[in-house]
Amino acid sequence: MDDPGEKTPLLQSHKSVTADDALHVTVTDVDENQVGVEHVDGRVHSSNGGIPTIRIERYYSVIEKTYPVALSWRNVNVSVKIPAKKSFCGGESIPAREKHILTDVSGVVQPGTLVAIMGASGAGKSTLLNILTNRNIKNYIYTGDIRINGWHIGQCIKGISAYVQQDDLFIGTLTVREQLQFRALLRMDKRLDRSARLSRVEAVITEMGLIGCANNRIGDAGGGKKGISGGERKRLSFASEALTNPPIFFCDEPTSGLDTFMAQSIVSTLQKMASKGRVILCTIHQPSSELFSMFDQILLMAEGRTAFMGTQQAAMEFFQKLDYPCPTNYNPADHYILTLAIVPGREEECRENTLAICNKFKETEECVKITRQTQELTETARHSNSDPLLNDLLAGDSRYDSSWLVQFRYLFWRSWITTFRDVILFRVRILQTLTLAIVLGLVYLQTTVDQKGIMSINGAIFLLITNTSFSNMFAVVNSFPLELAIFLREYGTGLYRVDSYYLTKTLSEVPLFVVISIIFTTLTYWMVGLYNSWDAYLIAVGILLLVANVAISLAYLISTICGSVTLSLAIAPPLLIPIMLFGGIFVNNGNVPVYFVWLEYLSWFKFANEVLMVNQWRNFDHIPCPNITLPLNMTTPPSSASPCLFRTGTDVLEYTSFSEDNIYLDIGLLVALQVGFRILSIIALYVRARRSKE
Ligand SMILES: Nc1ncnc2c1ncn2[C@@H]1O[C@H](COP(=O)(O)OP(=O)(O)OP(=O)(O)O)[C@@H](O)[C@H]1O
Repeated sequence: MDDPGEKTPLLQSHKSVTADDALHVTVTDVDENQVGVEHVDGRVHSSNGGIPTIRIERYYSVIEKTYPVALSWRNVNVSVKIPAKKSFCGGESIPAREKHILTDVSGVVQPGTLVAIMGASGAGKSTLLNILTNRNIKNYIYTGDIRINGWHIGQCIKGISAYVQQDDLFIGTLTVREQLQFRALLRMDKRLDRSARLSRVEAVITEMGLIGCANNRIGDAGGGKKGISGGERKRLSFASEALTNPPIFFCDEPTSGLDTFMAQSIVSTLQKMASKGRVILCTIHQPSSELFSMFDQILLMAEGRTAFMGTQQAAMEFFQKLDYPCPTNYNPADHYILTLAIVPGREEECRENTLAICNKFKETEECVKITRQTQELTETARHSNSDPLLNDLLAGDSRYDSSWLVQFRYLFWRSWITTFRDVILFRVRILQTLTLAIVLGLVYLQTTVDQKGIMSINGAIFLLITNTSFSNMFAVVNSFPLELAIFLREYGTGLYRVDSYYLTKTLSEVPLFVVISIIFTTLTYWMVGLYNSWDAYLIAVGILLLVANVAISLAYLISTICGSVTLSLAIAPPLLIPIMLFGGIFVNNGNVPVYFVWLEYLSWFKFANEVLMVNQWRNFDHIPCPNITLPLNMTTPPSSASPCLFRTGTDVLEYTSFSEDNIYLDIGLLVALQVGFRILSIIALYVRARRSKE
């Protein structure tokens, strides 16, 4: 065992379980290149003298050796079209133009190399990373030749590389272990069975230094319990990608926002990964001298060009020769960035200097080496018919696609946890429902069915519909757009399909919205004193469940189209108000202007209101009228003096233009609206997902 930390990762965790015991384990020799799990018998000598035999799973290093690949790019040019800007208030109009972002950028990275991409802000680092990873490129016009081992593989680079982005997106309610298990079960090589995948997760946890927080929630757990730290989040991002053992890693600012110690631990993990044959490219801002020295090569960019690419020693000599020597005790990284920066006020001069440095680099041995190595790789590829190991890697991409059922199973598990583990949100929603129901119930408490009470009862029915619609709609609008970003990233990495995600998300939420709707309807219904019959009550519950579902479906549609909470919150109310307006309480359905009749067909408020009103009033054969004291000479009151507008429930329905004949149509339209909004929202999700992949 040359590296005990790497070869026996789980022993420590077993030890902590049996703190009082001595642990004796027999370990056989392991081939580091193999992937898999080996079971080794070990013995725990318990303090009471018994010798229980345990089985210890023995893991191979997760930082496995990988098939070595060399990445090369030649003459990469990128530009974007900037649309014309019309002037307002007499200013100057700017015509449409093409902006050059990268100019003739070339480079090569051999297997086992950790490269830092550096440059001032706007130098083109992220654009280069996007082009190399073939991601987020839909706005670019680009040319250039990007190859793996001399082969042009185009989009397939996504299948053999990992892109660890600057912002780590995780479902905060999961623990670190659960997050990795979820990815392992969906993303890892199909040929590995469940136990091998879970074992691999344990190995990754240990090797990425996540053992201390493996069972902690990623996000804040409430009650003052903080989520994992920034460094742990970053390591979790690497761990999530390391599960599939890709030979190329692209990292966008992996150390930003971390303290020196955390940043060093991240880069040393990257060093370790590179030492096993990987190509690792990181954009990095202001590394400390120690951090900077950990990189094998640096790629300096300025004004969209390559200012230097090579070893640190060669960089020192290059800048020295150009009369830009790095002062003693000065951080070389800072020196290079400052030398290549465009200083405000001296833009022209700085641009000239930078261009001169970039041109000088073309004459160096380093630049010649890049061209030579790129040509050699291309030549080798040209002379061989194919690259069997690269083919295997690329073929492996399809192996990672798990079946629809597997996706459904684990997505459902995750959605379920997400919905029910957020105890605070869960409690708040229940409390909110109880409070609203009680307030509403107290306002309309046991309303008497008489001429005055009719208006109150109708109002209470409409408020039942309004509250059910608003509360369910805004619960989704406030949360779904936040999860959308995670969905888009995971979908982009091929973790699962749109339909499996949407279905599991919808199904896992059903119990919560059903419970909340039932609590609200039950309390309000009986407190207000609506029609006293179990049948009528059950119909009310059923209709309000339908209303909740329609509102949720529309909320999914709005959230998916808008993509952010802010925009969704801005769009939802103006959409909801007209739909509510035609619900039959603010405008009598007999008086809707012709040009707005179509809006009635979108108003679930109207359909639900009609059913609930019929449910309430159809069985009232007699509504009491107030006693009228007649003058002595009169035996019956004149019709104009009668304060008795409604003598039966049917009168109420007629007055509000609702009819019992329509209730099946209303229920059908409620179902149709729900299905329609669901179909539209899944189409919107498909479109968004496909666009984000371009
Ligand atoms: N889609 C785009 N449309 C217009 N300009 C763009 C686009 N993408 C990048 N640019 C411009 O190209 C230049 C390089 O951008 P890039 O994001 O690659 O720089 P960077 O070196 O990564 O900067 P930073 O370190 O600040 O992230 C910048 O001036 C940027 O404004």
